[in-house]
Amino acid sequence: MKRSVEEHLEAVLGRVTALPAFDQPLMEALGLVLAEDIVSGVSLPGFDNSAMDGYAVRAEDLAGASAEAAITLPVIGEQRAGQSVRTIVTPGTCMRIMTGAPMPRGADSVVPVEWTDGGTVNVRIDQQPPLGGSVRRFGEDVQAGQQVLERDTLLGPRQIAVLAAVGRARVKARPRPRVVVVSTGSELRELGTALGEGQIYDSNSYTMAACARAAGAEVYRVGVVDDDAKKIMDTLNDQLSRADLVITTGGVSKGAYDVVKEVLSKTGSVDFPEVAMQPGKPQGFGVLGADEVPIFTLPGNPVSAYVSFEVFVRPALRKLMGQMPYQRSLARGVSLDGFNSPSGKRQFVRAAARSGDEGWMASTVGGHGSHLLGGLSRANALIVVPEDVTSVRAGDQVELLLLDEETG
Ligand SMILES: Nc1nc2c(c(=O)[nH]1)N[C@H]1C(S)=C(S)[C@@H](COP(=O)(O)OP(=O)(O)OC[C@H]3O[C@@H](n4cnc5c(N)ncnc54)[C@H](O)[C@@H]3O)O[C@H]1N2
Ligand code: MOO
Repeated sequence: MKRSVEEHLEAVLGRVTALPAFDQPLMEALGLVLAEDIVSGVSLPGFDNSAMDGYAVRAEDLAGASAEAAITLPVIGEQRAGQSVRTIVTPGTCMRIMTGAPMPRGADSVVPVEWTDGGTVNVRIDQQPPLGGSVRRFGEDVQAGQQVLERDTLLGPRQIAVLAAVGRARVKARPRPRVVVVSTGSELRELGTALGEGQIYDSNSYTMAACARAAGAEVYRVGVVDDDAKKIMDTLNDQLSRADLVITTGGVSKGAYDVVKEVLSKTGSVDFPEVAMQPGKPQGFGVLGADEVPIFTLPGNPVSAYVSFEVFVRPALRKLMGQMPYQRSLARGVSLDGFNSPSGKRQFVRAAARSGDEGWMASTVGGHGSHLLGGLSRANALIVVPEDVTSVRAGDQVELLLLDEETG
């Protein structure tokens, strides 16, 4: 009896827990999930300051000022950003002021330089500012003691901005999972080397490494290990100390040299179910070592490995990082092509999808074969065909997994 996709995902997520959070330098926290509420220790702005380059004035001194009836005031000094306030603006005077400079005492408004002749000794002003005009008030944005970010917030550039503005050099966040990627298969060669007969380049370790990094992980791509039980176990044991999660590809179906399944079955902590999906039927998942590091042993066919990553590994990585939701939500769309689908299996069909006035439209790309990476590279979506649907006609409504969309 095969497992359903949901049953396998549930088994996976049931064994994965969020990584413990720790203090991180602010820039390291970009893309991570905050593990503390952030209460600002300061007010923003921290002092009344000018929003414009111009003149700090008392608005009442400029009552009635206009182009026809300009008012001239003596300029008693200059206030720059970063300077402490020394001079007091007394009635009937003004000070030059720059954007961000603290408001001098006595002044209540700022006249932008464009309303003036720009004078430095005396200035001619031809417009009356509203009281408080162009002044940014102490605490109008954030007040000391106010919560600016909630725990479990994903830290993007805008959140980094407010953290920096309130002076947080470090924040508590869940770290990037360290993911070790291993390809198994005696036919595999590393890029940059010559291929002998029957040999192919190891693309899976690059695909998996790219997928994991794109999902936010820190990746160690170990590369190729032969179909040799001892070499595979030694490599995995060596790598466990630096892994929060391990991905292998290959060696999990029914071949005479499907060694990954053979050696890891013996540990008793990794299961090898068949999942009712295509591609991606042969799956392996469990934990290894004293620290119970989660391990995915994905099928070797390149498209099967990719789809398995999307469906099972990415949600697990998101759970490790504390990122909700774990799964991408499905979009509704129209299939522009017809095709058949196996009964009793959920099929993930490579497609090029675009959104227009009538919503998402998807054309299939390449064939169904699990070795067809050329087609995969032109796809940006997977059409998800339910287990009980055996044919999709052009024009049918379908569900789409949009592969380049942000989750959340
Ligand atoms: N008799 C059966 N044969 C197969 C079955 C089955 O049920 N009965 N299942 C098929 C399905 S479905 C899949 S998926 C594959 C899974 O195979 P393995 O996980 O054992 O992977 P391998 O046999 O090692 O390789 C499969 C295929 O993929 C190529 N490959 C492997 N690793 C890489 C890599 N790192 N980069 C590029 N290409 C890779 C490999 O050369 C093979 O062509 O089994 C089917 N067979
Ligand atoms: O799962 Mo295999 O993934 O159908 O090619």
